[in-house]
Amino acid sequence: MWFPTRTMPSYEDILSAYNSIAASAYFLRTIAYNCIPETVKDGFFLRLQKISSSLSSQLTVVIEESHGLTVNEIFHAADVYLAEKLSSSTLRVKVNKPGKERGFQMITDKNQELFDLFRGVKLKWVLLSSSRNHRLYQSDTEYGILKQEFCYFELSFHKKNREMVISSYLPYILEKAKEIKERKKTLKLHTVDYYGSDFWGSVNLDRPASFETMAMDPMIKTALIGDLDRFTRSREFYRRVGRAWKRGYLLYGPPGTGKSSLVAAMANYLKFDVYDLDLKEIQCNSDLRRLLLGTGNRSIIVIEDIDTSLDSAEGGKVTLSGLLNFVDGLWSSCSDEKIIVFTTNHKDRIDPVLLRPGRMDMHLHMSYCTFDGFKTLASNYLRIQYHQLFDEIKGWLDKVQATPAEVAGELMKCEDPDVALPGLIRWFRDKANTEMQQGSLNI
Ligand SMILES: Nc1ncnc2c1ncn2[C@@H]1O[C@H](COP(=O)(O)OP(=O)(O)OP(=O)(O)O)[C@@H](O)[C@H]1O
Repeated sequence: MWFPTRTMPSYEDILSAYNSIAASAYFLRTIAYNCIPETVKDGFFLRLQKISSSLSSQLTVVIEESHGLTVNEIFHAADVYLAEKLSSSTLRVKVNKPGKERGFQMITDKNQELFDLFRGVKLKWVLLSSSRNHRLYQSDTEYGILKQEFCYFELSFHKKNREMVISSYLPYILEKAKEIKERKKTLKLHTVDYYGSDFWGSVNLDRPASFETMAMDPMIKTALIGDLDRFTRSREFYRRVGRAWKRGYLLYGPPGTGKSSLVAAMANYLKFDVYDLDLKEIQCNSDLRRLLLGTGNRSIIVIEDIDTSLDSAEGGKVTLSGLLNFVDGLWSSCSDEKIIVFTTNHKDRIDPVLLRPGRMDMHLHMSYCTFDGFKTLASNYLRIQYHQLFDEIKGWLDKVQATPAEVAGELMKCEDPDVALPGLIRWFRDKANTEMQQGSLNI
């Protein structure tokens, strides 16, 4: 189409026309605000808003930080979700370093527009804040004003997508935020400060073991991972059959075979916190109850050396029946997604009550180092899958009982396989000699 140059408005003309319309609208609005009597003002502006929103194709959803005293879950989920959406084109971001966390957190700053695309629909997010004044009464007539800031998100999109946003996009954000939090979660190890607060305190579980680094029977490892997967997926099942959503594992084997490491690997896999309970330090069953009730959901409670830490005589100390009654009873009914692990070096010394079918869901034997276990350790510590000395080491492992902790200790002495592996063979030879002298080994 052709326009005569004289009739086509220039960019500057359009801009100046827009500016004068906007200025006039603002001017008229201000005059209206000042001239309209208070009694009709609210109704007038409400109507004005209705007219302007009926002309607009956009819908804006306001998501406040909290609703009364309750936290607004979708606000916090959006905060987490949008932090992942910050792109290189975002002009302002906020950086946080929570005391106990390792890394920095990048979060959305106020007044920044962020765009998201969901099922082909464009959605615009802006974080805003506002303040409210609260009257703080000192007496009937005197009061002070407390100014309180609160944040909210404005989510804007085309009106026709309203249903989709409410029924699909917001639930998607809740789900995604949960996933992100799980991924970023720093695992915590909780222990009781028995000589101070007498309650749980926590430290970060830095570099916890993982199933990949565990030197253990591959079949046991696979069975355990499968069991954990089934457990975490079974919320509905436990609800339907009316059973507490908890699982119990008994880990047994000689010292240094990786029982504690396995607990850390389970926690790492599930992203559960660990609560380490030392029954020897607990004075009575009611203390035990208080501590168990203080553990969070999605956690693993470990009670190590169960054979030595329980007072079988009912002398006021923690008793096995006290422990089991509580674990199976009240505690079960008021907590969700908990794992309880008992460890022992001597399964034969455990009270048979604990071994009764249905009590501990899985009994896992942690054995001396096998050749498969050795290969895992060699891969972890020396980054090798094969070496010419492997066959000789296999022969020693068949003859001498060595724990994974002992083998790992030797491999850690040098990063060079040509030094570390002969060192391990010397260690086997020494151990075999000592055991032969003591009469416990016949070669
Ligand atoms: N099966 C294993 N796989 C990998 N590393 C292991 C294994 N067992 C032991 N280790 C190494 O040895 C160290 C000590 O092992 P760990 O404390 O887990 O053994 P434990 O069986 O719990 O011993 P204890 O019965 O004395 O508490 C671990 O930090 C880990 O480095």
